[in-house]
Amino acid sequence: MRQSISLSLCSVGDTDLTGIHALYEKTNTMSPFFLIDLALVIGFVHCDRQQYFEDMIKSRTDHALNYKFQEDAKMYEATDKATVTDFGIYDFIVIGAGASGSVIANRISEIKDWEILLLEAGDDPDDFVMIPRYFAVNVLTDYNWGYQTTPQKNACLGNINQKCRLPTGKGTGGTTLISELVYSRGDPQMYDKWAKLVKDPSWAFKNVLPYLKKSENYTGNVEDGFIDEGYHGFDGYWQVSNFEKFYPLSEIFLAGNVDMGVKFTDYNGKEQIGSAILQINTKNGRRCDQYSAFIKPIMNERDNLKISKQSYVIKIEFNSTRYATAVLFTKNMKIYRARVNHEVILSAGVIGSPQLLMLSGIGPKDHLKQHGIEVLENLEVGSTFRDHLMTQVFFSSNLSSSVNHSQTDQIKEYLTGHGILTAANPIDVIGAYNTFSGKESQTYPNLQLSISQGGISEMTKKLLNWNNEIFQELYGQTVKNAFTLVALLLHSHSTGSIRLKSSSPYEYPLIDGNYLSDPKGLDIETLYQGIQIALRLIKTPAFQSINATLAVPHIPACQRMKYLSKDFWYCYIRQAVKSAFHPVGSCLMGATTNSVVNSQFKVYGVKGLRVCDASVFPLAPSGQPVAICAMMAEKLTDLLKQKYGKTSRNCDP
Ligand SMILES: Cc1cc2nc3c(=O)[nH]c(=O)nc-3n(C[C@H](O)[C@H](O)[C@H](O)COP(=O)(O)OP(=O)(O)OC[C@H]3O[C@@H](n4cnc5c(N)ncnc54)[C@H](O)[C@@H]3O)c2cc1C
Repeated sequence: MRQSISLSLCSVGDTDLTGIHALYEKTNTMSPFFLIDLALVIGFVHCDRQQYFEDMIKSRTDHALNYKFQEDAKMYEATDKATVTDFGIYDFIVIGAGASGSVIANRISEIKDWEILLLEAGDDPDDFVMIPRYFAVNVLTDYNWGYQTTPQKNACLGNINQKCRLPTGKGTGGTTLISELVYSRGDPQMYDKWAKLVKDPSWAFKNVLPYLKKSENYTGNVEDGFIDEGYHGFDGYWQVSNFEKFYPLSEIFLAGNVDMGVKFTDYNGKEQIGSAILQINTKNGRRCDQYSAFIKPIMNERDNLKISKQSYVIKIEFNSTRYATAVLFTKNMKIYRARVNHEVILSAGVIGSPQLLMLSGIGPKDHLKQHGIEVLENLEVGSTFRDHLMTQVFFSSNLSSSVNHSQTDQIKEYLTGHGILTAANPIDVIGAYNTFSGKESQTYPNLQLSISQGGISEMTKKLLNWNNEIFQELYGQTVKNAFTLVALLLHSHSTGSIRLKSSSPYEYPLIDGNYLSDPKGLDIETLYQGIQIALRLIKTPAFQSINATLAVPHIPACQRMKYLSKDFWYCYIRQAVKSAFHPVGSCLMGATTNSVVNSQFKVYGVKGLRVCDASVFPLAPSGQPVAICAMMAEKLTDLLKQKYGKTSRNCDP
């Protein structure tokens, strides 16, 4: 017994009182040995935490380099397809415990007389996932579904088979388990545009601001002047903070922007355009993902919330009046049916949600018929996929890396909640710019620029799917004190699609980003403008003080073009561009013929089914998606509480 307890606690090496509580629950007894064991275990864990983390980091990074991405969902396939076991009846069933679903499950389970079922295909995060700095290693694990796009014609040309990776999180917390933790909501005008697109003023900025604030618990020092106080929340579940330390490169980035006449701003405040200190979702130096923020604190406290993990949903069922009545899912190789009283809420993400709708008979009718799926409702599901794209440009400098010190020291600091491991990117600054040449508003950014230290590793090559040739050309060179400027296209105009590969729920769908394909070429031009801003930035006195120098060679794929000409950069972008991993819009919210849900998240043509996740965004946002997902979840749950006559902390003005 003693050995098994020690081992189980060792597995929560970053232990806290929840771990101790779990241990007691596990033993379920206050035996004479319990306290002795507990003392031994606490001592053991305390002494060995350093070693535990060192071993874990080594084994995970080794594993990541040899990791083989999953290519389908056959691991979930039931062995006996004829038998369906009843899983009970619930008031609401939430599908997917990601950035949106976790918040929804938390908020609706506040109503004690509602029974809630939350279904999630993955597992809870472990200690390694909690280390912000290793987010890229997490991508190379089974916390990622492993999706990639179909071969692209205009982008990702330097990738193996011209396929872009599209990492998507699997587990309680969803993609926030592998994200970079940037907290960014998008600017006020974006929401006003959203309200116009969906013909519903409740989406205007002044009306969604209370929901953005409701989730947030900003814990940075307000006195620092980094934020516009009135735009932030201070008592939500979800921690927002700033990285604790400025590295010289951060200072240079901010100073360079000042040199260019770009002012300092709070990009989650009144004005987004400007340079800023990043706001990140960490708590005591640990990842503050949607599981840690919204599920863990309530998990053992709400009897009315049942969370079923490793539960892969394969279909939503409807009765003859087109009402969603049940959800079919597999768990431990068996098929279950969970029935629903009120509503099913689909939050399986930009790829999972359209796939499930189509498998359930809701989608483009010809496409469904082609796969022999009975059509329940003909809707443009999966037809309006959008994404953010990014291009990296490398520079050398004479600023020696002050970020790297020994891993042992990094872990020591991490265990006290400090140091480089507590941020995904410790060069914690960002800029938002407007490169529109026309008369569009100057307060509406179309581009972000971020900076990071160092070059590219074998791990990044694997993560991004680069082919050997481009990897060797671009990154095989030795660059002195390398740093990277990354241009991120916000409002992409290219529209891609998600289509079923077959009628089997165990096949991954076909994802065609159709990147850089917009007929007017606005997307590639914006990325080109982003590179021009980066090149201007390194000419500023701030960057010249570290002798910043472009380190992009004349790559063979672009040899025909004059080096550094506009044609060269266009060619470079098509080779080296990648998804910024912010896909949205595959189940569009709106009131047009290609809309899938209305402004209250209801799927057109059926009853008792809503979709609430990044798939419903009616536009590619001017911020990162998670904060927007949390806001939508807060808005939806208020709406449900009102509809069903429950009291809520109504945020409507
Ligand atoms: C590497 C990376 C870095 C990122 N960095 C940032 C960042 O810094 N800031 C930011 O705001 N955004 C970031 N993002 C994007 C962001 O994480 C996603 O946009 C966001 O999580 C989407 O939320 P969602 O609710 O739509 O879906 P998700 O968070 O993806 O959740 C969907 C959930 O549904 C589950 N699911 C899917 N299908 C099924 C099924 N059939 N049955 C049961 N469960 C299912 C999934 O396992 C998952 O848990 C990043 C993404 C990546 C990949």
